[in-house]
Amino acid sequence: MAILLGSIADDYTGASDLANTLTKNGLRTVQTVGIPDPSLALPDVDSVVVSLKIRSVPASDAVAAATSAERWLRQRGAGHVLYKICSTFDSTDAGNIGPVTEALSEAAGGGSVLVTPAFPETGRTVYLGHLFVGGQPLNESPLKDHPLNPMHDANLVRVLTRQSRNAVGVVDLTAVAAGPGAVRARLDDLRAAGVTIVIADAIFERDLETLGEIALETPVSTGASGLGLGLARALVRSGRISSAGATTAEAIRPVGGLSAIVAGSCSKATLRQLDIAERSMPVLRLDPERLLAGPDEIAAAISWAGDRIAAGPVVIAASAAPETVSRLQALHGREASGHAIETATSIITAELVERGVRRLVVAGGETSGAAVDRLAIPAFLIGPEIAPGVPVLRTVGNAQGDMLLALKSGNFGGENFFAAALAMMH
Ligand SMILES: Nc1ncnc2c1ncn2[C@@H]1O[C@H](COP(=O)(O)OP(=O)(O)O)[C@@H](O)[C@H]1O
Ligand SMILES: O=C(O)[C@@H](O)C(=O)COP(=O)(O)O
Repeated sequence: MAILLGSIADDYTGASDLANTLTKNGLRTVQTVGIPDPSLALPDVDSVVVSLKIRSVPASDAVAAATSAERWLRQRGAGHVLYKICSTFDSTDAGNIGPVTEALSEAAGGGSVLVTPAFPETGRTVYLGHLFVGGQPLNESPLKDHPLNPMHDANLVRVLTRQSRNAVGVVDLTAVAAGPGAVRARLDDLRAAGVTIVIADAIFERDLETLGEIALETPVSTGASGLGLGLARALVRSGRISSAGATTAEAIRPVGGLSAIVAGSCSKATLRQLDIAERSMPVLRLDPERLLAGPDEIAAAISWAGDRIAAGPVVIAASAAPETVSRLQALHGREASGHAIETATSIITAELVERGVRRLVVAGGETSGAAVDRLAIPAFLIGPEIAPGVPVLRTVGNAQGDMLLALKSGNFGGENFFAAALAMMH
């Protein structure tokens, strides 16, 4: 299997978001969980998205995992590697966007690296190096209250400079709107001045098409699904995709079994989706204090689900509003409480699968990563889109048999997302 595009995603929901975008734009794509075991039979595809859980780990661990994945992708023919980051630039001053971008670039021999989290379909735009989320500057958006990485600066040049060894520049919208020639010229000027890591403005998909074309001339880029769209469309335009395009029908053959939703995202969108789900499904709100105190809350949740799940989908959520999250973090620490809750929700998820759940929705990136790791799912085929950034996934090589999943980024999906997802999974 020789691939044209390799991607490394810094979390699993982000990987499925990117795989969805690549599929929708004509690339046959498979999502692997880490570097797959050589014995895993993968389908013949144009692109592979390797999912890693490296967004909120020490930078040195993120660099080691990403550079191994890069080597694996290059060995399979990838001429370009996209490092998929969050469209909200979810990171800290310690990384990991800067360190991983620099390491991947060095591994590929250096040169200019375009960086853009723009994803217009979900309201993420970049102008003069500043990120806007749904029309609000990043630091005024709900991301200012993210439980793990609260984002307090919309100026991505500053944000990336703080986490990089090298200087960071901008290709502004004037150059991007003028087309590939103008972007190329701007990158040449910056490179002559010693600047190779470059934040790129993008507001419309046509901007990302221009950036995708230029990125393909380089070995590495860093961005969200919008840059994936640009790369996929540029590859299709180049005539290098020999297949008739990507299809998603195979991925949603029915799997039967029971269905459940597990939520650990505390984003505004997920909190609203849980409120709406309460009108049509049993919803258990976990007590985070009790979750941290010991295994009783987990056992109680499994017993609660066991009494109800045969009758229809159940929802189990750790999610809480920012004030409640802050209180818990003040008592137990930010990382410790996040990690403990992820572990708890992943155990609950595995117990539900043990009891026959085969159709599963998980809300939250870190939450999804912990759950998929505990289930030891090796890879996914990409099914149809439920909402922008969220496809139905079908497991490949799963020990429990075929399952359908939706890994929802906390911020994505309309208010009826949970019912809409399950309506597409049979
Ligand atoms: N009630 C809570 N209090 C504190 N942290 C929580 C609570 N519920 C969930 N968390 C943690 O918040 C984090 C949410 O991150 P994530 O799952 O990536 O969601 P998102 O996709 O919205 O970023 C996880 O580490 C999760 O364990
Ligand atoms: O790019 C995006 O916004 C998503 O693909 C993504 O990475 C979201 O991360 P989580 O909200 O942590 O799931």
